[in-house]
Amino acid sequence: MAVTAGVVAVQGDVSEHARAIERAGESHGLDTTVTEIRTAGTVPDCDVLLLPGGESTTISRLVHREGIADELRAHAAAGKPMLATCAGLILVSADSGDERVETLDLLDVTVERNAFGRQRESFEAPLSVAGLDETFPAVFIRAPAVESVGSDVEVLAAWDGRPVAVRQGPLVGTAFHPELTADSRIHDLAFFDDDTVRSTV
Ligand SMILES: NC(=O)CC[C@H](N)C(=O)O
Repeated sequence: MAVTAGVVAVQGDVSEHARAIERAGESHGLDTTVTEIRTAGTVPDCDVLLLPGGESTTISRLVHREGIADELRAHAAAGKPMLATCAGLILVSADSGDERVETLDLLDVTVERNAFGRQRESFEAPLSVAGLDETFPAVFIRAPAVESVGSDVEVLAAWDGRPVAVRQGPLVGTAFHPELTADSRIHDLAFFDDDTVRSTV
């Protein structure tokens, strides 16, 4: 089966995510093509979507300016899988506590940007994640924390008592960067199931 995965690439380096998606797809015997999204028109062709980390104020400004924001909303409304990491999680949240980030309100959580404190702005932690047998090596880089979750949101992992991986229907959000190790289990968990694209409808 052929799968088209889109990685929103308006800012930052997205190649690690592309490799992780390809690895996860291969483990299911799927022929996955990754396409980088910088302008409107590509998202409707994508079976799964990834919103990467970066600078959420910049990504927010660009996805709205380029007309990608509405396409992301339509993808989510169609029940297609989406993984939003770090700044991506901030973007899909209901509220980031920062008026410079126009959130998409796809995930019923509020977040706090840069929540883990200056002395620990970047760190790696062995994270227990619901659905994974062994801990995941989670890399946090000036990471947000989830402050509150709505009743439809499942907390998949927490660190320091705060949710750092959540799921709501087709959407998985992580405060950490799952693409920075060779471990593609988070991409796998978000996108694939039973050797096909995860279905939530
Ligand atoms: N690694 C990241 O994506 C950091 C997110 C960044 N601190 C922000 O608030 O946008």
